[in-house]
Amino acid sequence: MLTFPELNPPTCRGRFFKLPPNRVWRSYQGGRTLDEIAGDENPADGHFPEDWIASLTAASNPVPSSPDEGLSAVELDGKKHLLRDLIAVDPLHFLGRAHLDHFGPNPHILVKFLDSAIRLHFQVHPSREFARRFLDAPSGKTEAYHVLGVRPGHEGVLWLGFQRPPSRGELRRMIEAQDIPALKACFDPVRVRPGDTFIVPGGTPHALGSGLFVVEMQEPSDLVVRFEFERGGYVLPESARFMKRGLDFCLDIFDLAPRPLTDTGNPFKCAPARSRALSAQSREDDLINSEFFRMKKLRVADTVTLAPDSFTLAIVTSGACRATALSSGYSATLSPYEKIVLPAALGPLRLDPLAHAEILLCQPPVPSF
Ligand SMILES: O=P(O)(O)OC[C@H]1O[C@](O)(CO)[C@@H](O)[C@@H]1O
Repeated sequence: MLTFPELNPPTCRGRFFKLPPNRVWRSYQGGRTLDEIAGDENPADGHFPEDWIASLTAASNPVPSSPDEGLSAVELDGKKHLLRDLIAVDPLHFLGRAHLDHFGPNPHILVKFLDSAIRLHFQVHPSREFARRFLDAPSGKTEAYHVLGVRPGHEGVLWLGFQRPPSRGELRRMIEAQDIPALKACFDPVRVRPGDTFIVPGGTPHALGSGLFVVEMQEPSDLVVRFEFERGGYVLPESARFMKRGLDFCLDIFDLAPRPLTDTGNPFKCAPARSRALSAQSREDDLINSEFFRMKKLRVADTVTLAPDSFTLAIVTSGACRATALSSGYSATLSPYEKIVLPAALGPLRLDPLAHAEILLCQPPVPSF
Protein backbone atom coordinates (compact mmCIF):
# COMPACT_ATOMS: atom_id res chain seq x y z
CA MET A 1 0.00 0.00 0.00
CA LEU A 2 1.24 3.52 -0.78
CA THR A 3 1.69 5.92 2.08
CA PHE A 4 1.83 9.67 1.97
CA PRO A 5 2.97 11.72 4.96
CA GLU A 6 -0.23 13.74 5.21
CA LEU A 7 -2.61 11.08 3.87
CA ASN A 8 -3.63 8.09 5.92
CA PRO A 9 -6.78 6.04 6.18
CA PRO A 10 -8.31 7.88 9.20
CA THR A 11 -8.21 11.26 7.39
CA CYS A 12 -10.33 9.77 4.60
CA ARG A 13 -12.99 8.21 6.82
CA GLY A 14 -16.38 9.59 7.84
CA ARG A 15 -16.62 12.10 5.02
CA PHE A 16 -17.40 12.61 1.38
CA PHE A 17 -15.30 14.66 -1.06
CA LYS A 18 -16.36 17.59 -3.21
CA LEU A 19 -14.81 17.59 -6.67
CA PRO A 20 -13.68 20.96 -8.06
CA PRO A 21 -13.78 21.59 -11.84
CA ASN A 22 -11.27 19.50 -13.80
CA ARG A 23 -11.31 20.91 -17.33
CA VAL A 24 -9.73 18.89 -20.11
CA TRP A 25 -8.50 19.90 -23.58
CA ARG A 26 -10.40 18.35 -26.48
CA SER A 27 -10.18 18.82 -30.21
CA TYR A 28 -13.70 20.27 -30.49
CA GLN A 29 -14.90 23.55 -28.99
CA GLY A 30 -17.34 24.25 -26.17
CA GLY A 31 -17.26 24.92 -22.44
CA ARG A 32 -19.16 28.22 -22.17
CA THR A 33 -21.82 26.62 -19.95
CA LEU A 34 -19.09 25.17 -17.73
CA ASP A 35 -17.50 28.64 -17.46
CA GLU A 36 -20.89 30.06 -16.45
CA ILE A 37 -21.33 27.38 -13.78
CA ALA A 38 -17.85 28.20 -12.44
CA GLY A 39 -18.86 31.88 -12.17
CA ASP A 40 -16.39 33.03 -14.83
CA GLU A 41 -16.90 36.73 -15.65
CA ASN A 42 -16.29 36.16 -19.35
CA PRO A 43 -17.67 32.74 -20.19
CA ALA A 44 -16.56 31.60 -23.63
CA ASP A 45 -16.28 28.51 -25.78
CA GLY A 46 -12.81 27.14 -26.39
CA HIS A 47 -10.86 23.91 -26.36
CA PHE A 48 -11.79 22.95 -22.77
CA PRO A 49 -15.36 21.72 -23.29
CA GLU A 50 -15.31 18.92 -20.70
CA ASP A 51 -15.01 18.56 -16.93
CA TRP A 52 -13.79 15.07 -15.97
CA ILE A 53 -15.38 13.97 -12.72
CA ALA A 54 -13.93 11.46 -10.22
CA SER A 55 -11.44 10.54 -12.93
CA LEU A 56 -8.52 8.17 -12.52
CA THR A 57 -8.13 8.18 -16.32
CA ALA A 58 -5.46 10.32 -17.97
CA ALA A 59 -6.49 12.21 -21.10
CA SER A 60 -4.81 11.20 -24.33
CA ASN A 61 -4.32 14.44 -26.24
CA PRO A 62 -2.07 15.27 -29.22
CA VAL A 63 -0.22 17.79 -27.03
CA PRO A 64 -0.83 17.05 -23.33
CA SER A 65 -1.49 20.19 -21.24
CA SER A 66 0.08 18.44 -18.21
CA PRO A 67 1.09 14.85 -17.33
CA ASP A 68 -1.88 14.67 -14.94
CA GLU A 69 -4.42 15.99 -17.46
CA GLY A 70 -7.73 14.23 -16.89
CA LEU A 71 -7.00 13.10 -13.32
CA SER A 72 -9.36 14.45 -10.66
CA ALA A 73 -8.08 16.19 -7.57
CA VAL A 74 -9.79 16.81 -4.24
CA GLU A 75 -9.04 19.16 -1.39
CA LEU A 76 -8.37 17.65 2.00
CA ASP A 77 -7.43 19.82 4.99
CA GLY A 78 -6.43 22.68 2.71
CA LYS A 79 -4.21 20.54 0.47
CA LYS A 80 -4.86 19.26 -3.02
CA HIS A 81 -4.53 15.52 -3.67
CA LEU A 82 -5.20 13.41 -6.70
CA LEU A 83 -8.25 11.24 -6.10
CA ARG A 84 -6.09 8.36 -7.36
CA ASP A 85 -3.68 8.85 -4.43
CA LEU A 86 -6.50 9.14 -1.92
CA ILE A 87 -8.04 5.87 -3.08
CA ALA A 88 -4.61 4.22 -3.03
CA VAL A 89 -4.18 4.84 0.72
CA ASP A 90 -7.58 3.40 1.63
CA PRO A 91 -8.89 1.29 -1.28
CA LEU A 92 -11.11 -0.93 0.88
CA HIS A 93 -12.87 2.11 2.33
CA PHE A 94 -13.39 3.78 -1.05
CA LEU A 95 -14.27 0.75 -3.14
CA GLY A 96 -15.40 -2.09 -0.88
CA ARG A 97 -14.15 -5.66 -0.81
CA ALA A 98 -16.27 -7.11 -3.64
CA HIS A 99 -15.33 -4.31 -6.06
CA LEU A 100 -11.65 -4.47 -5.14
CA ASP A 101 -11.51 -8.23 -5.69
CA HIS A 102 -13.35 -8.01 -9.00
CA PHE A 103 -12.06 -4.79 -10.62
CA GLY A 104 -8.91 -3.86 -8.69
CA PRO A 105 -8.12 -0.52 -6.98
CA ASN A 106 -9.93 1.71 -9.45
CA PRO A 107 -13.57 2.90 -9.49
CA HIS A 108 -13.78 1.49 -13.02
CA ILE A 109 -15.92 4.34 -14.38
CA LEU A 110 -15.28 7.72 -15.96
CA VAL A 111 -17.84 10.52 -15.76
CA LYS A 112 -17.77 13.91 -17.48
CA PHE A 113 -19.75 17.07 -18.02
CA LEU A 114 -19.60 17.57 -21.79
CA ASP A 115 -20.57 21.00 -23.16
CA SER A 116 -20.41 21.17 -26.97
CA ALA A 117 -20.54 24.39 -28.99
CA ILE A 118 -20.14 22.45 -32.26
CA ARG A 119 -20.89 18.93 -33.44
CA LEU A 120 -18.07 16.59 -32.43
CA HIS A 121 -16.04 14.65 -34.99
CA PHE A 122 -17.66 11.47 -36.22
CA GLN A 123 -15.97 8.84 -34.12
CA VAL A 124 -16.11 5.27 -32.87
CA HIS A 125 -14.74 3.68 -29.71
CA PRO A 126 -13.57 0.08 -29.33
CA SER A 127 -15.75 -2.34 -27.41
CA ARG A 128 -14.32 -3.91 -24.27
CA GLU A 129 -13.82 -7.21 -26.11
CA PHE A 130 -11.91 -5.48 -28.92
CA ALA A 131 -9.78 -3.45 -26.49
CA ARG A 132 -8.82 -6.55 -24.50
CA ARG A 133 -8.13 -8.70 -27.55
CA PHE A 134 -6.33 -6.28 -29.84
CA LEU A 135 -5.24 -3.24 -27.83
CA ASP A 136 -3.94 -4.85 -24.66
CA ALA A 137 -6.23 -2.49 -22.73
CA PRO A 138 -8.57 -3.52 -19.87
CA SER A 139 -11.49 -1.33 -20.96
CA GLY A 140 -13.09 -0.23 -24.20
CA LYS A 141 -15.37 2.78 -24.25
CA THR A 142 -19.05 2.03 -24.10
CA GLU A 143 -20.57 5.36 -23.08
CA ALA A 144 -23.86 6.92 -22.02
CA TYR A 145 -25.28 10.45 -22.17
CA HIS A 146 -27.82 11.95 -19.78
CA VAL A 147 -28.98 15.20 -21.35
CA LEU A 148 -29.07 18.20 -19.00
CA GLY A 149 -29.63 20.98 -21.53
CA VAL A 150 -29.74 22.16 -25.14
CA ARG A 151 -28.47 25.66 -25.89
CA PRO A 152 -31.04 28.08 -27.36
CA GLY A 153 -30.79 28.17 -31.13
CA HIS A 154 -29.42 24.62 -31.37
CA GLU A 155 -31.44 21.66 -32.55
CA GLY A 156 -30.12 19.23 -29.94
CA VAL A 157 -29.26 16.06 -31.85
CA LEU A 158 -27.18 12.91 -31.52
CA TRP A 159 -25.85 10.80 -34.39
CA LEU A 160 -25.95 7.19 -33.21
CA GLY A 161 -25.19 4.05 -35.20
CA PHE A 162 -25.50 3.77 -38.95
CA GLN A 163 -29.12 3.67 -40.07
CA ARG A 164 -27.87 3.09 -43.65
CA PRO A 165 -24.52 1.33 -43.13
CA PRO A 166 -21.97 1.42 -45.91
CA SER A 167 -19.97 -1.68 -46.79
CA ARG A 168 -16.49 -1.85 -45.29
CA GLY A 169 -15.02 -0.84 -48.68
CA GLU A 170 -17.40 2.11 -49.04
CA LEU A 171 -16.64 3.25 -45.52
CA ARG A 172 -12.89 3.12 -46.23
CA ARG A 173 -13.41 5.22 -49.34
CA MET A 174 -15.56 7.82 -47.50
CA ILE A 175 -12.98 8.14 -44.74
CA GLU A 176 -9.97 8.30 -47.07
CA ALA A 177 -11.69 10.91 -49.26
CA GLN A 178 -13.18 12.64 -46.19
CA ASP A 179 -16.52 12.54 -48.02
CA ILE A 180 -18.48 14.03 -45.12
CA PRO A 181 -21.82 14.34 -47.00
CA ALA A 182 -21.66 10.58 -47.73
CA LEU A 183 -20.79 9.80 -44.09
CA LYS A 184 -23.64 12.01 -42.87
CA ALA A 185 -26.04 10.21 -45.18
CA CYS A 186 -25.38 6.97 -43.25
CA PHE A 187 -27.09 8.46 -40.16
CA ASP A 188 -30.47 9.85 -39.18
CA PRO A 189 -29.76 12.36 -36.40
CA VAL A 190 -31.91 11.89 -33.29
CA ARG A 191 -33.57 14.83 -31.51
CA VAL A 192 -32.95 14.83 -27.78
CA ARG A 193 -34.46 16.64 -24.81
CA PRO A 194 -33.26 17.35 -21.26
CA GLY A 195 -33.88 14.26 -19.15
CA ASP A 196 -33.22 11.80 -22.00
CA THR A 197 -30.60 9.07 -21.49
CA PHE A 198 -28.79 7.09 -24.21
CA ILE A 199 -26.27 4.27 -24.10
CA VAL A 200 -23.78 3.89 -26.94
CA PRO A 201 -22.05 0.50 -27.04
CA GLY A 202 -18.40 0.34 -28.09
CA GLY A 203 -18.25 -0.10 -31.87
CA THR A 204 -21.13 2.31 -32.54
CA PRO A 205 -20.20 5.15 -34.93
CA HIS A 206 -21.51 8.37 -33.41
CA ALA A 207 -21.22 12.09 -32.78
CA LEU A 208 -22.77 14.42 -30.22
CA GLY A 209 -24.40 17.42 -31.86
CA SER A 210 -23.79 21.10 -31.11
CA GLY A 211 -25.17 22.94 -28.09
CA LEU A 212 -25.54 19.92 -25.82
CA PHE A 213 -24.81 19.87 -22.12
CA VAL A 214 -24.72 16.29 -20.88
CA VAL A 215 -23.43 14.07 -18.11
CA GLU A 216 -21.45 11.44 -19.92
CA MET A 217 -20.59 8.16 -18.24
CA GLN A 218 -18.24 5.61 -19.76
CA GLU A 219 -15.75 2.84 -19.33
CA PRO A 220 -12.51 4.37 -18.00
CA SER A 221 -10.53 4.90 -21.19
CA ASP A 222 -9.76 7.60 -23.75
CA LEU A 223 -9.62 5.25 -26.75
CA VAL A 224 -11.12 6.88 -29.81
CA VAL A 225 -11.03 6.54 -33.59
CA ARG A 226 -11.86 9.91 -35.13
CA PHE A 227 -12.87 9.27 -38.71
CA GLU A 228 -13.67 12.91 -39.52
CA PHE A 229 -10.43 14.86 -39.51
CA GLU A 230 -11.50 18.50 -39.28
CA ARG A 231 -14.04 20.23 -37.04
CA GLY A 232 -14.34 23.91 -36.18
CA GLY A 233 -11.15 24.76 -38.05
CA TYR A 234 -9.03 22.29 -36.07
CA VAL A 235 -7.37 19.57 -38.16
CA LEU A 236 -6.52 16.44 -36.18
CA PRO A 237 -2.91 15.36 -36.56
CA GLU A 238 -2.45 11.93 -38.14
CA SER A 239 -1.60 10.42 -34.72
CA ALA A 240 -5.00 11.42 -33.28
CA ARG A 241 -7.11 9.73 -35.97
CA PHE A 242 -6.64 5.96 -35.84
CA MET A 243 -5.01 5.32 -32.45
CA LYS A 244 -1.69 5.03 -34.32
CA ARG A 245 -2.91 1.68 -35.78
CA GLY A 246 -3.95 2.72 -39.28
CA LEU A 247 -7.35 2.77 -40.95
CA ASP A 248 -7.57 -0.93 -41.82
CA PHE A 249 -7.09 -2.01 -38.23
CA CYS A 250 -9.69 0.54 -37.11
CA LEU A 251 -12.31 -0.52 -39.65
CA ASP A 252 -12.69 -3.74 -37.61
CA ILE A 253 -13.97 -1.67 -34.68
CA PHE A 254 -17.09 -0.44 -36.50
CA ASP A 255 -20.47 -2.04 -35.99
CA LEU A 256 -21.73 -2.08 -39.58
CA ALA A 257 -25.15 -3.55 -38.79
CA PRO A 258 -28.11 -1.27 -39.59
CA ARG A 259 -29.48 0.40 -36.48
CA PRO A 260 -32.93 1.57 -37.55
CA LEU A 261 -34.75 4.20 -35.52
CA THR A 262 -38.50 3.71 -35.48
CA ASP A 263 -41.33 5.82 -34.07
CA THR A 264 -41.71 3.38 -31.22
CA GLY A 265 -38.12 2.53 -30.55
CA ASN A 266 -34.64 3.95 -30.50
CA PRO A 267 -32.25 1.10 -29.71
CA PHE A 268 -29.90 3.49 -27.91
CA LYS A 269 -32.45 5.19 -25.65
CA CYS A 270 -32.74 4.06 -22.04
CA ALA A 271 -36.21 3.94 -20.58
CA PRO A 272 -36.21 4.26 -16.77
CA ALA A 273 -36.13 0.61 -15.74
CA ARG A 274 -37.32 0.86 -12.17
CA SER A 275 -38.70 3.60 -10.02
CA ARG A 276 -39.05 3.37 -6.27
CA ALA A 277 -40.20 5.67 -3.50
CA LEU A 278 -37.44 6.85 -1.14
CA SER A 279 -39.88 8.67 1.15
CA ALA A 280 -43.30 10.34 0.94
CA GLN A 281 -42.23 12.79 -1.77
CA SER A 282 -38.89 11.55 -3.10
CA ARG A 283 -38.10 8.93 -5.72
CA GLU A 284 -35.20 7.04 -7.25
CA ASP A 285 -35.24 5.94 -10.91
CA ASP A 286 -32.78 3.43 -12.36
CA LEU A 287 -31.63 4.96 -15.64
CA ILE A 288 -28.90 2.44 -16.48
CA ASN A 289 -27.97 -0.86 -14.88
CA SER A 290 -25.41 -2.41 -17.21
CA GLU A 291 -22.28 -4.50 -17.13
CA PHE A 292 -20.31 -1.24 -17.69
CA PHE A 293 -21.83 1.19 -15.18
CA ARG A 294 -24.95 2.17 -13.26
CA MET A 295 -26.79 5.49 -13.25
CA LYS A 296 -29.71 6.47 -11.02
CA LYS A 297 -31.70 9.67 -10.78
CA LEU A 298 -32.98 10.95 -7.44
CA ARG A 299 -35.78 13.49 -7.14
CA VAL A 300 -35.48 14.77 -3.60
CA ALA A 301 -38.39 16.82 -2.26
CA ASP A 302 -38.19 15.83 1.42
CA THR A 303 -35.53 14.33 3.69
CA VAL A 304 -34.14 11.01 2.50
CA THR A 305 -31.38 8.74 3.73
CA LEU A 306 -29.28 6.86 1.20
CA ALA A 307 -27.10 3.85 1.89
CA PRO A 308 -25.05 3.38 -1.31
CA ASP A 309 -23.62 -0.10 -1.68
CA SER A 310 -20.51 0.95 -3.63
CA PHE A 311 -18.23 3.80 -4.64
CA THR A 312 -20.70 6.47 -5.73
CA LEU A 313 -20.43 9.77 -7.49
CA ALA A 314 -23.36 12.11 -6.77
CA ILE A 315 -23.98 15.09 -9.07
CA VAL A 316 -26.58 17.73 -8.27
CA THR A 317 -28.22 18.49 -11.62
CA SER A 318 -30.79 20.94 -10.24
CA GLY A 319 -31.89 22.39 -6.91
CA ALA A 320 -29.74 22.16 -3.81
CA CYS A 321 -29.48 20.13 -0.64
CA ARG A 322 -27.57 19.61 2.57
CA ALA A 323 -25.76 16.28 2.72
CA THR A 324 -24.81 14.72 6.08
CA ALA A 325 -22.78 11.58 6.70
CA LEU A 326 -24.64 10.03 9.65
CA SER A 327 -21.61 8.08 10.91
CA SER A 328 -19.68 11.28 11.68
CA GLY A 329 -22.02 14.27 11.33
CA TYR A 330 -19.77 15.60 8.55
CA SER A 331 -21.96 17.74 6.33
CA ALA A 332 -21.94 20.22 3.44
CA THR A 333 -24.35 22.15 1.25
CA LEU A 334 -24.49 20.99 -2.36
CA SER A 335 -25.40 23.58 -4.98
CA PRO A 336 -26.37 22.98 -8.63
CA TYR A 337 -23.69 21.07 -10.56
CA GLU A 338 -21.63 20.27 -7.48
CA LYS A 339 -20.42 16.72 -7.34
CA ILE A 340 -19.20 14.53 -4.50
CA VAL A 341 -17.47 11.19 -4.14
CA LEU A 342 -19.04 8.88 -1.57
CA PRO A 343 -16.68 6.09 -0.42
CA ALA A 344 -18.31 2.65 -0.44
CA ALA A 345 -17.93 2.33 3.34
CA LEU A 346 -19.17 5.82 4.21
CA GLY A 347 -22.46 4.49 5.56
CA PRO A 348 -25.82 6.27 5.47
CA LEU A 349 -26.00 9.75 3.92
CA ARG A 350 -28.91 12.05 4.76
CA LEU A 351 -30.08 14.55 2.15
CA ASP A 352 -32.17 17.53 3.23
CA PRO A 353 -33.41 19.42 0.17
CA LEU A 354 -33.01 23.21 0.25
CA ALA A 355 -34.87 23.47 -3.03
CA HIS A 356 -36.39 20.48 -4.80
CA ALA A 357 -33.19 18.69 -5.89
CA GLU A 358 -32.38 16.31 -8.71
CA ILE A 359 -29.27 14.24 -8.18
CA LEU A 360 -27.59 11.71 -10.45
CA LEU A 361 -25.84 8.78 -8.81
CA CYS A 362 -23.12 7.23 -10.97
CA GLN A 363 -21.73 3.88 -9.85
CA PRO A 364 -19.52 1.06 -11.12
CA PRO A 365 -21.26 -2.08 -12.28
CA VAL A 366 -22.16 -4.63 -9.64
CA PRO A 367 -19.06 -6.80 -9.23
CA SER A 368 -20.84 -9.97 -10.35
CA PHE A 369 -20.77 -8.77 -13.97
O1 LIG B 1 -12.35 13.96 -30.32
P1 LIG B 1 -12.16 14.60 -29.01
O2 LIG B 1 -12.10 16.05 -29.07
O3 LIG B 1 -11.05 14.01 -28.22
O4 LIG B 1 -13.44 14.23 -28.20
C1 LIG B 1 -13.61 12.99 -27.71
C2 LIG B 1 -14.82 13.05 -26.86
O5 LIG B 1 -15.84 12.30 -27.45
C3 LIG B 1 -16.50 11.51 -26.48
O6 LIG B 1 -16.06 10.20 -26.59
C4 LIG B 1 -17.99 11.60 -26.72
O7 LIG B 1 -18.33 10.92 -27.90
C5 LIG B 1 -15.98 12.07 -25.15
O8 LIG B 1 -15.95 11.17 -24.09
C6 LIG B 1 -14.59 12.45 -25.52
O9 LIG B 1 -13.96 13.24 -24.59
